[in-house]
Amino acid sequence: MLQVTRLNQYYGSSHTLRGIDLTLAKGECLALLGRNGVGKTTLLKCLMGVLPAAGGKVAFNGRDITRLTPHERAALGIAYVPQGREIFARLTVEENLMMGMAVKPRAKAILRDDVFQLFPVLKEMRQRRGGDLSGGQQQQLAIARALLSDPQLIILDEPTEGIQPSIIKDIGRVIRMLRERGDIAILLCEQYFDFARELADRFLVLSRGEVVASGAREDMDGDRVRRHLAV
Ligand SMILES: Nc1ncnc2c1ncn2[C@@H]1O[C@H](COP(=O)(O)OP(=O)(O)OP(=O)(O)O)[C@@H](O)[C@H]1O
Repeated sequence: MLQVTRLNQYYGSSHTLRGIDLTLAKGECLALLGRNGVGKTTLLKCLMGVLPAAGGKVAFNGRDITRLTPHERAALGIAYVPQGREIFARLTVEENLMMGMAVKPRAKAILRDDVFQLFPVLKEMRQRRGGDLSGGQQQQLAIARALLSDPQLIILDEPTEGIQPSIIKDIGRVIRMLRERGDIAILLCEQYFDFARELADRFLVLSRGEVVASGAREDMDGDRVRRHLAV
């Protein structure tokens, strides 16, 4: 579904992504791991088109999307939940969710009910303003909004960051359910190793803009991986 080939990116003279290769198949969850500042968010932004790639190729369902805008990528079925969530603080929960539906207006009611089932708290709070929600509730809202675009690929940037344990469990449950559904690919960028290990089919570790380790979930515990994650 997603194929990234020799992706390169720079901030000024700093070479942030160095020839990244990755693939992700339908129904698969890939964990993207690595210490702070190794280039994880930059990679996700390049995949969504928020940042242009300086070199290399991003293909989605066999189509070269390297030069497409974020909006065009969203219309093709890629959803992105950025770090820090970026929900609309002044809009209600319901209005925030409608923004997700704007990508595929025909998806509508069924999807919305699905999402309320996944995140019952959002149904309870649908008239509240996004800015009045707790961090964990905002994270749930951001994921729900992304799901309402009916994506084939969902990209999650550190969904557990700064979130209390009970909500982390809820978010994990939703990601597991999406994975078990088998019709969506999940790219999960995480610092919280145990959370990623529980959910991912495969992993990939970045260090200084390069892929330094990758493999199946069973290999995640090895020293080879831990060495690149320890602070
Ligand atoms: N807009 C920017 N301009 C210049 N340098 C940047 C910019 N954004 C990030 N960087 C630098 O690029 C490198 C990679 O940053 P990036 O945010 O992709 O890392 P990360 O692995 O996602 O880290 P974190 O987990 O802290 O978000 C870091 O050294 C960072 O300081």
